[in-house]
Amino acid sequence: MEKHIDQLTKWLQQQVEEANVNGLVVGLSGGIDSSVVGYLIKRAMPEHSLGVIMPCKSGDQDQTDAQAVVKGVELDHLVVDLSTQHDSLFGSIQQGIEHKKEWNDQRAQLADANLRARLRMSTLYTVATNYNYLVVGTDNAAEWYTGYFTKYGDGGVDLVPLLHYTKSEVRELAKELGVPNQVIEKAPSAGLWHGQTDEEEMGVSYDVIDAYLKGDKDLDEKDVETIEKMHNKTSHKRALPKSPPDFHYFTLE
Ligand SMILES: Nc1ncnc2c1ncn2[C@@H]1O[C@H](COP(=O)(O)OP(=O)(O)OC[C@H]2O[C@@H]([n+]3cccc(C(=O)O)c3)[C@H](O)[C@@H]2O)[C@@H](O)[C@H]1O
Ligand SMILES: Nc1ncnc2c1ncn2[C@@H]1O[C@H](COP(=O)(O)OP(=O)(O)OP(=O)(O)O)[C@@H](O)[C@H]1O
Ligand SMILES: [Mg+2]
Repeated sequence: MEKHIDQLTKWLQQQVEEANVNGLVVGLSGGIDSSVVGYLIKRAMPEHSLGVIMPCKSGDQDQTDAQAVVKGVELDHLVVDLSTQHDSLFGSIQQGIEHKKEWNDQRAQLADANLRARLRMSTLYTVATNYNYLVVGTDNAAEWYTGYFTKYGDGGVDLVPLLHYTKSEVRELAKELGVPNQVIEKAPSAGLWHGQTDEEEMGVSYDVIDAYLKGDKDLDEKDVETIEKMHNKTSHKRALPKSPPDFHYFTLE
């Protein structure tokens, strides 16, 4: 893993140079993916790297873990609490829709969760503009393939260094980098609602997704179906927005 850490560090430095910016910023959740990215950006840009901790009605443990990361790697950091802003914005949106009697209770939890991810994205870009930094994403190969991220939320970033690493490889990177054990050992969670875990929501474990990505042919048929269904349903998240053909020259039948 030392080679991968070296290469990732060089690659991040190259991106900063090519983009002609001053440094790199990441949102730190206290989870393993963002912690690994935090350690990597500190290596790449020791004097110009920043972690932003953004609680949004989050559990205390997440902040404790994120603080352990910034302390462990001596990463410059900010804390921006989004709880009040989320309550206020979500409340106004809900009120507007309820007024039209079109509020969908069954979709509310997902809408609430995705707004948290998009408020974090807006915060990171505001910070990035201030410092002239790039926003570094944390998606790994399993999340990217299954589309397990919020479009233009945690998926709205400039760089995705962990794109080719499975969740178990991210764990190896974390150990090599010295990420605190409490972070490595906890269950992956988007933390978007109380008690949420990635594996429970997806209905398939990261070990199985990793095995699928590595080409394992002996997987349970149902798991393969779940993974492929998620992949197909989320192809739009991995592409640019669709545009029509140029109707100056084309006509639809
Ligand atoms: N075919 C299509 N072509 C173009 N656009 C399409 C589309 N189908 C939906 N869409 C659009 O995409 C939207 C749905 O996508 P999106 O808004 O992303 O929402 P969605 O995929 O429904 O939800 C995000 C999922 O990612 C999970 N997540 C989020 C954030 C962080 C993490 C984590 O691991 O930490 C996990 C979250 O728990 C949830 O399961 C629709 O509202 C629609 O606007
Ligand atoms: N409370 C938070 N503060 C700052 N950033 C956050 C917070 N919650 C989520 N994020 C951002 O959203 C990203 C997506 O979350 P995700 O849960 O996939 O990653 P993780 O928490 O780092 O790792 P894990 O998947 O193991 O929980 C995080 O990596 C982080 O950049
Ligand atoms: Mg998480």
